[in-house]
Amino acid sequence: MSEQKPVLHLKNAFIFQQENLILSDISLDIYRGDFMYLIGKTGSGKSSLMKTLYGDLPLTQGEGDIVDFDLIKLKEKEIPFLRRKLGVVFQDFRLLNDRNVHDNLLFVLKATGWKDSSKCNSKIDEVLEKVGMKTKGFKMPFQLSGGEQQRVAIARALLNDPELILADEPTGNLDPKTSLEVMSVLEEINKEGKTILMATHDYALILKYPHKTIKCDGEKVFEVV
Ligand SMILES: Nc1ncnc2c1ncn2[C@@H]1O[C@H](COP(=O)(O)OP(=O)(O)OP(=O)(O)O)[C@@H](O)[C@H]1O
Repeated sequence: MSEQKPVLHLKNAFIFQQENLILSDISLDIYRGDFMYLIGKTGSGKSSLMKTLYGDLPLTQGEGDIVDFDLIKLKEKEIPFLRRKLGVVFQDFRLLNDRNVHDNLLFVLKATGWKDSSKCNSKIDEVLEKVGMKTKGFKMPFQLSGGEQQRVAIARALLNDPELILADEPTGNLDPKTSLEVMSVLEEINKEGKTILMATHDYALILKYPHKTIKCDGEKVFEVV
């Protein structure tokens, strides 16, 4: 047994979309430095679980602790503070198309309380460097390939040094080669110590980069080997 406190702890948690039960009696622990996959067919509840973890769906039954927030007691006004300790990456990148890469990242820093411009600029350089995009800060999102946009979205997720990265099908819109490139970025970030939970359909990635894997199936979540 590890004596370390998990970054994410669910115990006997039940997940609903409105009144519909989606996942029942989930127990799950993720520890600092883990890389875990979440798999399951379309409609099995992966996104519902992810949404519960970043405060988009309320947890109403069971226990849920994530980066020191109690999901059962989570109040609307605490959600931005929860999100600051998480890095969330989506399938569809969600960059702001009216501003360049640098300003996309600056927007997040300003919105999360950063004031000093030189600190902002060096943080932006640091995260863009991590994802191999340091020279692309001046580009508009629509001038980038899907893989490049996802790298920027990963850089954005790293800005506030999150305790846990939740990636919901981050390679879902990318071709196989680009998926592997984006995955290698996530691998690097994990090797540097970041904790990652990644929902995916992509078995080729799982075979190439094996990690502990949990599966949503028939309202249950269980570990697969
Ligand atoms: N906003 C919503 N309101 C009601 N039901 C929803 C809502 N979003 C999802 N559901 C239902 O919850 C179930 C789980 O959906 P969810 O999106 O979590 O699955 P998923 O495993 O992420 O699927 P996919 O791989 O297609 O993204 C589905 O039956 C879906 O119809």
